[in-house]
Amino acid sequence: MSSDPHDPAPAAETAPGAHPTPDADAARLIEALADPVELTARLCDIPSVSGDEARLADAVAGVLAHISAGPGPDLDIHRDGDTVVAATRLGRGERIVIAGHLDTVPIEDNVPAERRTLDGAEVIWGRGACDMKAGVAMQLCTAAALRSPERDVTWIFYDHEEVEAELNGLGRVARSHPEWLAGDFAILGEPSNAGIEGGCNGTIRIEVTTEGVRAHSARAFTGVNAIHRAADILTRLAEHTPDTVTVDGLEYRESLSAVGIHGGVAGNVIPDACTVVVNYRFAPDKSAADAEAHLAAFFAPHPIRVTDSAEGARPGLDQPAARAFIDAIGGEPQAKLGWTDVARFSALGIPAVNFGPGSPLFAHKADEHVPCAEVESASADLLRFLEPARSAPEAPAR
Ligand SMILES: N[C@@H](CCC[C@H](NC(=O)CCC(=O)O)C(=O)O)C(=O)O
Repeated sequence: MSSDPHDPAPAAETAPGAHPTPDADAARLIEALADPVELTARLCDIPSVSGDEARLADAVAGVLAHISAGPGPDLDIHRDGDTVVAATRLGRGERIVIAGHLDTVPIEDNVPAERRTLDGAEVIWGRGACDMKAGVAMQLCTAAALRSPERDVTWIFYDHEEVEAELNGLGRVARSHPEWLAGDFAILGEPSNAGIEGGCNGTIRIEVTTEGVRAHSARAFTGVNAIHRAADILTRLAEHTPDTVTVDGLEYRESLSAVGIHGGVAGNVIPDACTVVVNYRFAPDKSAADAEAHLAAFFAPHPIRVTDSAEGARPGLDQPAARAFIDAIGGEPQAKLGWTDVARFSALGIPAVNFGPGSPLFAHKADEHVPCAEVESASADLLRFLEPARSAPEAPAR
């Protein structure tokens, strides 16, 4: 295999209908290591909905082995499930951890990726484009371009970020190999318009349940309809205006939404139970326990049951490591409204920020896309931060 990202091995041919081998996937990615935009599209073309990341993790592990064998620093590469970690061992005084998740929310007829022009700007359109295959492309292209970084770097690519907190690959690694996450500062390549988003909102998912009495629907007056009772829950949600909370100078907009509802026994039975699934995104001035107490009061007297929760993170932008990154990248930091693993690093005592191409406003949407210019600028900025003496490889003409 060639050791130069600019002179990669040719991608292997795959028979129509057959699954490409890990080597063929890796070779297609290696071909694009000097072009983060093309690499974003190729990463999107390897589907990786949460729980199904193995094929992409295999390919990324192959790419990292290729990079390690090249002209840049050697990488210590480790794997735990579908999380791949690659670390330089240059003996520098500081270590930067740069992490991105491999999984996406479910596909909505938006894979394979397409190049489109939107309002005059070139974009990569497809599931995962902004959340966060463009961030993963930024990581891999920067890893390939590094020669002698000023700080040691740990690259992390992990599984199961978009689902219940207990499945999160980074959480698993924090339990099984905490030493892999060690560092002085962490950057999460989540979409942030190629600028910095500080901290993150917390998230809690609950079930709010109403009860009734089953009956024949031809004699509904003999029962109590639990679905009708749920109207009270839905009305409270529809009429609620969520708060915007300023934390350490950044504005965290909260959300309180029904994200599911189930109930019903049969087409001729009055239902005796109805469950509304509610997701509350709470500002990082609150703990998950505060959020639960808030919801219990909001929905009383209906009982609530917590099914999943993850604490938010305060921005922590006054920490020296974060300050140095903000100075290098420029721009005015914003608040991260989604939940990200910045919270996990903050809980581990490692200051962390979100920095990646793409607008979070398109994350999880059917029209998910990422502007090509942001993929290029974020990759160039990250390389400049890690190795000021180097500039990004010139983007190929498109
Ligand atoms: N355990 C959490 C995980 C949800 C993570 C997800 N994160 C993002 O979408 C980050 C992108 C962004 O907002 O910029 C989320 O916030 O839903 C859960 O299940 O809720």
